Amino acid sequence: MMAPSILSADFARLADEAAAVAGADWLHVDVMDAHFVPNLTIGLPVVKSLRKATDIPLDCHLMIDDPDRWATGYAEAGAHNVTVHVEAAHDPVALAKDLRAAGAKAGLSLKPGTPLEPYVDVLKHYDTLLVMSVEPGFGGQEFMDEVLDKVRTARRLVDTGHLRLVVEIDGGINEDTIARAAEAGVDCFVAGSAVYDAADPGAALERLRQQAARAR
Ligand SMILES: O=C(CO)[C@H](O)[C@H](O)COP(=O)(O)O
Repeated sequence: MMAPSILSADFARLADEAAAVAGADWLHVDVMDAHFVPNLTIGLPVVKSLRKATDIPLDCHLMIDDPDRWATGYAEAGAHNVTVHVEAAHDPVALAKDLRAAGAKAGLSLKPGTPLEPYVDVLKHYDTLLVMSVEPGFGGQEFMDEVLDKVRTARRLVDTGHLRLVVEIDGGINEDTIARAAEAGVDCFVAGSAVYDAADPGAALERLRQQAARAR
């Protein structure tokens, strides 16, 4: 699965930028609050408008403090998938239940330095695990290979039936790195600059998809 990140798109032309990646499985929407991460992007009003502007399922990645308070609003706004950070959530199990009750899939994200093992029981309540392969906050950063061990662990837990979730990776995914992530067991690839900095974002997305498929 491919989830182009609109963080690298032209925010003044979001409907057109979504149309340019019409073959995407999910459209990844980075919500940043300038507290949990040192950057400020978009919030609920833009997600509501985007929902009307595209049929691609919205994959909202909340890089915000206090997601327990804000996340269900994104589900109610029509996001397909709402991902919160385990480092920010106060009660991630209750939050997953709230997100599902509000009609969304629940996603849990781990920063590069956050281990997976302490959260295996929590992840039983989630539909997606988003492994960050850069420090969250900005597009265009270098891929951190060291997170691939975490991906391999997640893949093993899914393949042995201990977890039932989509393994997603975010940060530094491009034509040099996607094969390594695919080999480690990623199901869904977020790519921002590698898609939207290309002359033809739709073609770039499909090239990445093919590279991932060849590597699996
Ligand atoms: O969550 C993010 C940053 O925090 C972005 O989704 C991610 O960095 C995508 O950008 P790129 O593919 O250019 O690394």
